[in-house]
Amino acid sequence: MKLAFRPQFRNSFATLLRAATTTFLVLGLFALAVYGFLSWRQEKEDLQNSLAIQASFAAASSEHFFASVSSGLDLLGQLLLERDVLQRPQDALPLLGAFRSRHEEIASMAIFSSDGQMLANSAAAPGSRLPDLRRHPDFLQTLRADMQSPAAYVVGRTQYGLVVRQWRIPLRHTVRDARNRPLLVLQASIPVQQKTTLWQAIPLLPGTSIGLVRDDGYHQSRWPAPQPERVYLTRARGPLMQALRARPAQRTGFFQGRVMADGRNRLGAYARLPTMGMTAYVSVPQTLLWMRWWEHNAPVFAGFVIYFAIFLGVGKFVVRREEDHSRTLLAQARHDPLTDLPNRLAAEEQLAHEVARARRENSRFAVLFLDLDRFKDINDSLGHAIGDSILRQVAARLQHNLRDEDILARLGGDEFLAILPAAGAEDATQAAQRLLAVLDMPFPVDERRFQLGASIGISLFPDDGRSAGTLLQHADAAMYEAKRRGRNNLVLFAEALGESSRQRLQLQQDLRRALEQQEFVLYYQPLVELAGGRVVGAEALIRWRDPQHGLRSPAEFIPYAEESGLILPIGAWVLQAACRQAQAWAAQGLDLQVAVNLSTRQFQDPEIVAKLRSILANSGVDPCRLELEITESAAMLDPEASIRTIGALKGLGLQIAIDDFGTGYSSLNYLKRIPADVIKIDQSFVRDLATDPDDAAIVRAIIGLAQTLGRRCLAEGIETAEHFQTLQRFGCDYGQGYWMSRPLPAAEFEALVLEQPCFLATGNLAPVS
Ligand SMILES: Nc1nc2c(ncn2[C@@H]2O[C@H](COP(=O)(O)O[C@H]3[C@@H](O)[C@H](n4cnc5c(=O)[nH]c(N)nc54)O[C@@H]3COP(=O)(O)O)[C@@H](O)[C@H]2O)c(=O)[nH]1
Repeated sequence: MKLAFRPQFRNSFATLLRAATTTFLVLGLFALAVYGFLSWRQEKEDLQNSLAIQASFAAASSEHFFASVSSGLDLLGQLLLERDVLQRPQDALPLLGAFRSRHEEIASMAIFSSDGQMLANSAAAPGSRLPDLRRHPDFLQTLRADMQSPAAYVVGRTQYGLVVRQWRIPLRHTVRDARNRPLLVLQASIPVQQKTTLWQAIPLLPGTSIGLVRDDGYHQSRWPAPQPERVYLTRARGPLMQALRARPAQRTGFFQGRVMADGRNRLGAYARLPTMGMTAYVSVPQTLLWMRWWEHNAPVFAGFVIYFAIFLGVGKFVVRREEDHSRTLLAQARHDPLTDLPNRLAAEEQLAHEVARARRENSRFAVLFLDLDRFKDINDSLGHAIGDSILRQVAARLQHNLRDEDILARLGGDEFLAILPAAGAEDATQAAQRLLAVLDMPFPVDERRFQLGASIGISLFPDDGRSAGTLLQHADAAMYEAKRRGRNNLVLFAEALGESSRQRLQLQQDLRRALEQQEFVLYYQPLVELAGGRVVGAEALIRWRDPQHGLRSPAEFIPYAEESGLILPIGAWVLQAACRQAQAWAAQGLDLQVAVNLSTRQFQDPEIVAKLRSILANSGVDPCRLELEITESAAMLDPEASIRTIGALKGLGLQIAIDDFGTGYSSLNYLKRIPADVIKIDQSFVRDLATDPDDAAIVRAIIGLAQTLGRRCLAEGIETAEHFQTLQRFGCDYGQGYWMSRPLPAAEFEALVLEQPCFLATGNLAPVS
């Protein structure tokens, strides 16, 4: 048989560990993110600093470069004038060539007349025609502007040189006459397409772009410049220009953004050359920043990942081991090692699971509560080894005769539970009959064979209950009914117990209402001193004034009150009412003791001593006027605990009587130690006192025992004068019974006591009052 056992598994340690790991992971990731952010900022700062240094260096080296190229132009101009190059331009060429040879960064040297005509160019082939740049208004405009400048030299806009046939910076020097009028212009053309021209000594990072930009937005130089037309003929409008315009007074600074020249996101720094109206800048692609950041931090991240992987691995390992361990413990806690079946705990869980499933699927199922007949006798008399062997065989037979989907469990002792999914009354009855048949067959153990049989109670979902607890309870109740009907029986809860259970539930509801509506009342039955025939006290006996059924006897409802737990509030009410009454009689001068029955549950209530202390205090009664009757069977349930509780109750000043004495199984050893004051002989021994010598002997023995132990003795159920006389003769101290009086309402009892009757059996065997 397959067992569909699926316990709800929750391991708090594993959950805690998982939560700790997750927290650690989250905190770790957070710390890593913070570290990443800070290290990124630091990396950017470092890179910007290095770019700033490079930009300042580029600015200084540019200034130095132009100054060095321009030095000597003044002298060259004077020499050219002396040679009258305006008239004989070809005489200029040797001087221009000599000057150029001293400056290898200069591609050509040219001379222009003050109206813009090119007179000579060192780069032009001898005899070739020189271009007439006067037709280029752009050229003329800049040339004229340069001639107006008072500076020793002017760096013009970078243009394409028609003679040198490359992009070049024109560095111009104007030669003037004595009245400062321009005579001619010397122009050195400096090519810009090589890094070495301006930035030779600057070590650059990969992807760097370095340049000089004029204040008017045109590039003077840029390296690299893959599309020079785009670089030199259009004004720059990118992040550098925005930064320069935003902070015009700032000599150095940074910029960041998309650069038009190559369309990349760049990070850069700049440094102005204020005297030249230019700015040197250096920029690198932003990806370089990422790369450098990653290069510097990859070991940290790798270390973190490895560390975390190890941590997670260890955590997972510990959690799994813990879960395995818990699962084993859980399985053991739900397993019956003797039969290898699920135990009660597992059965209850499975039943709850089955209820949930049936509700969800709107289906039905049956619960079979099975109890072996005669197993206890065999187990107790022949030993546990035989009992164990029989239980194992029972489990095997039951399993063998159930379907795969059925669930079988051992609840404990000789009780088993079967859950039959999807089974109705008929299926369940057939299955139960089959099980009864196989359990009726003898069980062989060693050389012997044992005949047992079983009783099965069946409850059905949803007809007999919609919760696991109710179904189990009802199957159990049906099983008891089956047992009551005799061996090898099965009973369906609905058939046998439905009505009585409904009545029981109704009674419990009515009792609750009775308590709320104060429908209970106390009757008092006199307790009589047998030697003198005087009333010395009363036993308080509860009655229920039921509006529907009239006065109801406690025998009808006390067992149900016990069963439902209502006996605790009902018992408390009885104690309060009896104490109030005892105090009222004492106040009237009536010297009476009131005895109250304490139910088993009340006696076992851990709060009983405290509750009584409070009731006594509230009523103001002298504790010695209250006697508690505790049945012998209740006292003997846990004798050691009873000795302690009775001792504590006596400590409050109360009197204690052992009720129904003779009907339980008192150990004389315990009886000796229980500090009771009175022993009440059960009325079953008194009833046939006159006719049954055995009962008479028992009564005598109990009276003798009480006297030996120094206890007083009270006989209940005195219905005749013979009873009275015999008990008097036996030396019994007190008596109670219909012959003296039935239980009476308080007022009638009081009237009786005030009459001061003397219950002594006379010659005609009637009580005398
Ligand atoms: N826990 C509590 N139990 C209580 C309380 N009140 C009563 N009871 C118990 O209910 C049982 C039935 O009680 P009741 O019907 O009141 O019967 C008592 C007497 O009326 C009856 N008795 C007394 N004399 C005679 C007699 O001569 N013949 C005869 N056939 N019956 C007689 O005996 C009952 C008292 O018994 P006991 O308590 O053992 O002294 C009964 O068990 C009560 O204990 C309550 O408040 N709480």
